Amino acid sequence: MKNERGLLIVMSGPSGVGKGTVRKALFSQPDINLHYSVSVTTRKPREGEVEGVDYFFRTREQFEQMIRENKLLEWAEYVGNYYGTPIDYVEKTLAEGKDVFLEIEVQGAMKVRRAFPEALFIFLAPPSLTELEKRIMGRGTESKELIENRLRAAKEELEMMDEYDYVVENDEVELACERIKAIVIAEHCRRERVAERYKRMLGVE
Ligand SMILES: Nc1nc2c(ncn2[C@@H]2O[C@H](COP(=O)(O)OP(=O)(O)O)[C@@H](O)[C@H]2O)c(=O)[nH]1
Ligand SMILES: Nc1ncnc2c1ncn2[C@@H]1O[C@H](COP(=O)(O)OP(=O)(O)O)[C@@H](O)[C@H]1O
Repeated sequence: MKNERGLLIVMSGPSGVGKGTVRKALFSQPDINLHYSVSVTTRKPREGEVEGVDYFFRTREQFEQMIRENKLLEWAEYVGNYYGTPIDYVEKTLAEGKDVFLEIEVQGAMKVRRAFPEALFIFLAPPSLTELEKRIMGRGTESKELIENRLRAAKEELEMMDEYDYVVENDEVELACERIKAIVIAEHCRRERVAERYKRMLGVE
């Protein structure tokens, strides 16, 4: 029998590894059937970021109220700002049998694992630390101090990759997308237990 609920996919990785780039490339593909959960943050919007598309941008007071009202599946503080996953969207979309994709940092991912042990956890890794530094600086969206804080956080995050089901290297964006798609397809095959369905049809247990 097909699983009725959708699959929850969680992707993490250090700042600057290319999570946003890979996620956007993945979602721009026509055959993709994933639903992105837009997070809430107290971080200021970067140039070009759109409310409700990239994030829901909120004040600290508004965010703290969402925590109190249990509106977040998980939340974490990352380099001085709050980030959290609205619970309603995730619950509703999974209940409709659709796959949900979260792009969140590692502390939040570990909280999701406690709430949804059946979720699929993917860690996006850089080809090297030098390349990671190059990418984070090349993006040019943060001051020198913020870049240093993010690099420090990145090293801590890299230590968590063993906690994930899969580590995907982001050497080339297209390749990283293909790997993620392959993992999701394989996970569906595993969960749908096609072999068990055939055994039932054939009357063998
Ligand atoms: N725990 C948690 N982390 C989040 C959420 N949304 C985004 N993040 C993570 O917060 C970190 C900082 O995000 P952001 O400021 O957009 O910077 P960037 O990912 O380095 O471009 C990243 O690791 C995101 O994956 C969320 O809802 N919950
Ligand atoms: N595979 C890749 N090869 C080279 N540069 C990349 C690759 N993936 C992402 N980048 C670049 O690295 C920088 C950080 O990417 P971004 O998606 O903002 O990372 P994150 O969301 O993980 O912080 C951007 O300038 C992006 O264009």
